Amino acid sequence: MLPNQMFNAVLSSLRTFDPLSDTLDILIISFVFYQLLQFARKSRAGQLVKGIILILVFYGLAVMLNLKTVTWVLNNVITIGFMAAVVIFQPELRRTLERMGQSTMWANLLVGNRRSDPSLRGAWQSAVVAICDAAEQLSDTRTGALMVLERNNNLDEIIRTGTPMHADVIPEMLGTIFYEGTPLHDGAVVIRDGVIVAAGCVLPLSNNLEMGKDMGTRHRAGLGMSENSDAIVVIVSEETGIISMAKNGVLIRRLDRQNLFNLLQEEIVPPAEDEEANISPLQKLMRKGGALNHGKPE
Ligand SMILES: Nc1ncnc2c1ncn2[C@@H]1O[C@H](COP(=O)(O)OP(=O)(O)OP(=O)(O)O)[C@@H](O)[C@H]1O
Repeated sequence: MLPNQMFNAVLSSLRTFDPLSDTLDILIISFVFYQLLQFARKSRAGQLVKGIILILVFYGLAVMLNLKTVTWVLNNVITIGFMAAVVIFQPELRRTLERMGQSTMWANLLVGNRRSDPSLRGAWQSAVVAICDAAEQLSDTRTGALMVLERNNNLDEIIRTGTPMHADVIPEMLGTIFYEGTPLHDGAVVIRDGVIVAAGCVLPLSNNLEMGKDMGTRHRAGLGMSENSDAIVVIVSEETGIISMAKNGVLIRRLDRQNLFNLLQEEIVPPAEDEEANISPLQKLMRKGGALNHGKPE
């Protein structure tokens, strides 16, 4: 296509631009692409995406240069490759779809992000201090522990596998729960809005083959939980006393109290009162619409 033809094509699409439907069209496609990129970044698909882009570039070149056999081969590679990718990435795709189906994701879009709710700041601040104190003490005494800190994804399914409770997060409470011999020491504690809501919970195990042999099922469960939700998981190893944190399927190991505190402060504690940070994208859009309407002459 010649430059002036391209220019004319752009100009004619701009002339037929419908502000409402075309803006919605662009927003939906941007959202889908953003989700796909996030999926590629967080999963093993990162390298695959680079490969796909390379094949598409070759394909484009082959079409432009009218290379019939290369185009035919690449056509088949793309079709078979698409089916192979669906099979290879079936666990990741299933998890992504499951997460999309979780009601909290849509609730966040409509009513705002619980993670940045300033009314929970105080509760989470003291909970984080207690979690760090407890992790240090449990590490010193080589007591295994698994603590799941709920964020936006609702963990009711996980909570149902354990014993429901309603207890303040204090080091003594966590120390008692994980003390070997107590009925609740097996499994994970779930902390929601800075409160312990369940103990003895069963978490999904990670299939990650790259996990070190020195890590037992406790770490596999913690990592699995972080792969299946946006929760933050704090793990204390019974064998070595090492404190770790799992987030988005990544395990950060050998944390001391201060490192853990800094990470949790950043990940869990909502920012100080800031109305803008707490409103949903839809609410922001509606506010903008309202502001525009106010600006219009009657
Ligand atoms: N699916 C799971 N969900 C929740 N907790 C689990 C799960 N699987 C194992 N655990 C916890 O892990 C404990 C056993 O883990 P395991 O003996 O493999 O770890 P370990 O040898 O203590 O090593 P480490 O603590 O270093 O991972 C169990 O007692 C239980 O508390």
